[in-house]
Amino acid sequence: MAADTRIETITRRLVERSKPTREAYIDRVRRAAGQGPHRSALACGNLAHGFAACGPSDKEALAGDRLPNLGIITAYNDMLSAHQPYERFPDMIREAAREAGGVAQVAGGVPAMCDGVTQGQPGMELSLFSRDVIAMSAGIGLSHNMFDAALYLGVCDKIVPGLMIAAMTFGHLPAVFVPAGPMTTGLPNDEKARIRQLYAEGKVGREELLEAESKSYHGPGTCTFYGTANSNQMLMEIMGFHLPGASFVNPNTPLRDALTKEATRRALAITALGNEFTPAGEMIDERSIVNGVIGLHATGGSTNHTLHLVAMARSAGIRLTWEDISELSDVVPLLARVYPNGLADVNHFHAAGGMGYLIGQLLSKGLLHNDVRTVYGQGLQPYAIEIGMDAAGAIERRPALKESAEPKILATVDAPFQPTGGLKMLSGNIGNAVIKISAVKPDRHVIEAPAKIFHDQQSLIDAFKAGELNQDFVAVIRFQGPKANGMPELHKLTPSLGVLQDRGYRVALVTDGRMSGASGKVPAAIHVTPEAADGGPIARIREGDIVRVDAVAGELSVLVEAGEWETRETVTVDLTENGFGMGRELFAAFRAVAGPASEGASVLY
Ligand SMILES: O=C(O)[C@H](O)[C@@H](O)[C@H](O)[C@H](O)COP(=O)(O)O
Ligand code: SF4
Repeated sequence: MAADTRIETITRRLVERSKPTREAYIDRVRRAAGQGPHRSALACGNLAHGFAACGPSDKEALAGDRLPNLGIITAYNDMLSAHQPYERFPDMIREAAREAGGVAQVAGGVPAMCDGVTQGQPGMELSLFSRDVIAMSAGIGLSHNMFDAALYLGVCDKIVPGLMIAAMTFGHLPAVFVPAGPMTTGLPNDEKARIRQLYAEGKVGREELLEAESKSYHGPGTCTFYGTANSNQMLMEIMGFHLPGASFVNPNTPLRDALTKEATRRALAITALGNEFTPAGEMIDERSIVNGVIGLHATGGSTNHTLHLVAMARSAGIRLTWEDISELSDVVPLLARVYPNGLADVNHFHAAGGMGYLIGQLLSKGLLHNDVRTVYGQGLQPYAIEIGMDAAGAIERRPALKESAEPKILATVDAPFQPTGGLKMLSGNIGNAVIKISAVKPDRHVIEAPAKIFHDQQSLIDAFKAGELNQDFVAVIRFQGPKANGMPELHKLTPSLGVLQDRGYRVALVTDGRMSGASGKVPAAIHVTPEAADGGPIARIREGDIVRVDAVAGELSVLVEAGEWETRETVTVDLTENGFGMGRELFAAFRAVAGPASEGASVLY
């Protein structure tokens, strides 16, 4: 079935807009791929260094250019529960490669920050920039040019976007993303959030809070809320970088290990040495990117992808905009209720039918492009499956359920939870911003209230604790953009703003910073562009101005007479404080050149 005409129109517009950069990109990819197996381009000395530490059989294989060699880019570390399982993946991959007649080498590691560990801490000011550092670091590994395909091991927030930017930069190589899977279900996310609000009100102590947090985040695997990390898994599957059904299988299970070995074999099968050559830069095109945006809307995915998907697309010469994302939101229904957009977690989502059910539902109404290339072959229909293992322990893919196994978690396209998606663009005299409404109750979709100005999130939390915020207000947290301090997530605001909202006050947030993908119930106009540090109008707002956040009309405005507004002074602040400490001194160049949020807040483009 062809895609819905509204989706086709947006895709065609994206193709037209991208033509100059996309054609130049494809030309580069084809030239690089045309140079044949890459080891043959190396001198003997280069090659000898490249396999010096290998065993005899791998050495023999790598000395020629007949047998495919996989470059593993791994984001393993013990800091992210989601990445800790990767410790054992390289050995598993090397063995599976040898069994399949190929070779695999760790081409390099990349850094990975856990946004949960740095949330509310100085380290969070390095978080967004770490995405581009990850892309650069992966490029360093792949630049050894010993490889016929790449396997990318990464899950969390900035890591998958950084790895995808690398995969597009090395678009002449096939790329398979290898997930590790979610941790098993612990304390429900809404119960964790309730204890946090009690702590914010001083009703429970640190001991009770730590006990709740530890029961929620309790083992290896990705945190189970639907934040940026799990939005990444959804994107990698719906864009065809994962094998069908791979996203949400728990780590350290027979099925997870079987999927990792299958990904290894699949990567070996799609190199230029075989008959299914699938260079990543041609596999991903405008239709794949639009499918990713559709998946984001249908699942209530992370607001961070209004930055990352724009940067990821740009790395393939595709010029995605917030207007595209916002217009697709009007076409795509919300089909999943996973925390913070509901009470379920990703394990419940997977058990209810997961990605296969979601893709099948969307395809059935032409709400996805089916005519796409994936690491699994041609078309997205093969992803409408339910995954398991047969009696012999082999992976088994059965047709996806036609009905949701849990209608409170997964709806049908004929009876969605909301007729439109979760991410909208706002515009007005404060600038452009994005808002996620899938987790906001309808009576909060329009907030008009006096501004209360803060220049960091702790000041708001302190004002809350001092009882100064018991009123309707719009919190304006500014100088939080990429050029100011690296555009941190301000997720620590959620408990205080959540308590005030629960007390019945009409509150909203406006910031040039970010929120976590796990944020949700308080209306927040985020990623305001231009940012305050760039002289954006957000720096003209004064205490008490009436600010309107209107997710229905797509408006973000301050209700000040136009003449006065235009002549207002722009506030400036001394930002030297965030120039040092916890490594921030290493990123001055990034703050100086970072692009606007609407173009991905990247230092690369
Ligand atoms: O965008 C995201 O999904 C968040 O960055 C997430 O990865 C982060 O870890 C949250 O901070 C975790 O939530 P808590 O801070 O509520 O534990
Ligand atoms: S989901 Fe967030 S908190 Fe959990 S491991 Fe990943 S980065 Fe850390």
